[in-house]
Amino acid sequence: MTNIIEVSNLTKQYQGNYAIKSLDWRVGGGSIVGLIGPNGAGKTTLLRALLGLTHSEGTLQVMGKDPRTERHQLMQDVAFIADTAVLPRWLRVDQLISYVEGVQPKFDRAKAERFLDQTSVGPKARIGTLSKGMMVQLHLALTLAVDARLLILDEPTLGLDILYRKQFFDQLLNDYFDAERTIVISTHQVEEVQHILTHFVFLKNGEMLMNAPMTALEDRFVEVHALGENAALVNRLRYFGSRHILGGQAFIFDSVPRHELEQYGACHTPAISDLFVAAMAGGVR
Ligand SMILES: Nc1ncnc2c1ncn2[C@@H]1O[C@H](COP(=O)(O)OP(=O)(O)OP(=O)(O)O)[C@@H](O)[C@H]1O
Repeated sequence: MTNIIEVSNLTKQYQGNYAIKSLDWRVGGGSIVGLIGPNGAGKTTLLRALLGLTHSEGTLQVMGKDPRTERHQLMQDVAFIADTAVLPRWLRVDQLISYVEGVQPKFDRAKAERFLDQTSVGPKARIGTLSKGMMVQLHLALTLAVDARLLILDEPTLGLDILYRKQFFDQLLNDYFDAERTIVISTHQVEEVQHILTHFVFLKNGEMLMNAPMTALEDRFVEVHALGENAALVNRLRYFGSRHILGGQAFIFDSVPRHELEQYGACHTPAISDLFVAAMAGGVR
């Protein structure tokens, strides 16, 4: 599998503070990577660096090109969601579609219209009269209709209701994604996106705490629900994270065989959100 993104020692500072710090990262073609981190973790900065929208230091290759010097060529093969506030409010939806069709050779008008048919955004509506969520729906429909090898989405479903969020992720997986494409998606809504991801990255304070395939959740981590006195016993072991549950504590272990833990309580594969919280709290103790 060829790498679509190759980053090494990538660093970005704002006024002496690190927004991203010495990142090493590879993304193989045909993957859907979730970039997950708390506010201020550096997600947007990293995505902007990949798009050549911000100055950064270190080695950076996106589809074999350096976005800082070859942005124009790179953008032929990349689609991304910028801030929806950039949509021209005075145009009608159909006029905007015609405009995008004129400037973006890889734009498929019929596809955009099909995506929009599933929303309440009408073709004759003036963009300025759309609600915030409808504006995002329009923006997503335009972006998904671009035949790009790399799709970069920064919090794409912010401001959308849960019904549309689910629909969007389904469309992304079923109508957009194929083995020729790669998607990098930053989000806070970990649970909603996890079923479409092939890989996840946890980012905190500009550093990568974890970068793993989704299969690692099942292969590497085990969560044991220790009730009553068992909780005290498990507390003495070397675990990755813990949280209180009714009548006891849930502990997440990294690379400990499940059969060694079953004596303490029921064992499960942890939810990615619980693993994320444990990683943010510092991981192994
Ligand atoms: N233009 C800027 N000038 C100064 N500091 C900035 C600028 N942009 C980002 N930062 C800082 O860089 C760090 C990373 O910000 P970034 O926006 O990349 O985080 P994020 O993970 O996308 O956060 P959020 O989830 O809140 O959008 C933060 O400390 C932020 O204050």
